[in-house]
Amino acid sequence: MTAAVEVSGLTKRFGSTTAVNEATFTVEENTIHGLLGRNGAGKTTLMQLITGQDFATSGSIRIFGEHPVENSGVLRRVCFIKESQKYPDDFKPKHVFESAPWFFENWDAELAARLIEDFRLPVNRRIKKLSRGQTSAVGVIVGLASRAPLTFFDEPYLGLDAVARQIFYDRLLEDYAEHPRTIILSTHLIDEVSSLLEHVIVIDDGRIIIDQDSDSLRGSATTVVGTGTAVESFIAGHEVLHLDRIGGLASATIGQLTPAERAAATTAGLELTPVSLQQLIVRRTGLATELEKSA
Ligand SMILES: Nc1ncnc2c1ncn2[C@@H]1O[C@H](COP(=O)(O)OP(=O)(O)OP(=O)(O)O)[C@@H](O)[C@H]1O
Repeated sequence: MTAAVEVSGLTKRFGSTTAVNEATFTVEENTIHGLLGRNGAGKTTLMQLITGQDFATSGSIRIFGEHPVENSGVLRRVCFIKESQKYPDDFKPKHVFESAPWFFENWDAELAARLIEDFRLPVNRRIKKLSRGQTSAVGVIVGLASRAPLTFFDEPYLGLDAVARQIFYDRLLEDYAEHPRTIILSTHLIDEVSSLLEHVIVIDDGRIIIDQDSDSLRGSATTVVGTGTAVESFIAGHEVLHLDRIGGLASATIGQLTPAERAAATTAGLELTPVSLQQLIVRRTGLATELEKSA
């Protein structure tokens, strides 16, 4: 099977800033990937490079096995939805949806019509006059109804309210189940989307620090809570991602535990709780930053 995206040693420098630093990863076809990371980590730059909108300083990119830059055959299969999308001044949403089939051969007008209703989008109002959430809805509708084999959503829902975001997640999953394709979603709302994501790529300061399927990532850390002495003796020798002490109590987020270690923790009177994807990523990216500082 050809991978949807293959990136190797990809680097992008802007003057003295290295926005993407030797990134290497593969995105298998027909998966939903989360591209996560802190502000300025390099997510947008990475997506711009992959979609051929910017040139890499070094490294290689293949989309469906081909080089994307100025390759219309490949780029026709790609849809990139970004928050800062610019439209011509007098454009209304209906103009966007009318022209979409020229760019996307799988465009589904019925799905677009349903989403317009779901999002209560005024299609005859100029995009310039739309609210922030309504403008985001235009992009989300294009991204879903395009049914492009490779779809990128870069923070697609800034301004969408909680109801509209839930509609986006529900429609995305429904449509993906019927029309599998490869979706790469960049977001800061990690817990909100975590149930959608099959695979997670975390970028920190331009480097890929996690590239793992979501289930194994979720199982890769646990929080241990108990008395300070019991926690400290239990975590000795473990990878400690985070440690908090409050009075005589302590809470530690540590790496994966074996069943025997879990049993020992319970015997020692410690409470074990799973770590959410968001907590885990906050801990790991925080840790990467700390390590960098101390290097
Ligand atoms: N055109 C540019 N010129 C100079 N520096 C840039 C340029 N584009 C991005 N950068 C820098 O590259 C780094 C990565 O930026 P990027 O926009 O890719 O981050 P991001 O992960 O998408 O951030 P956010 O979550 O805040 O949107 C940042 O330090 C940014 O300031």
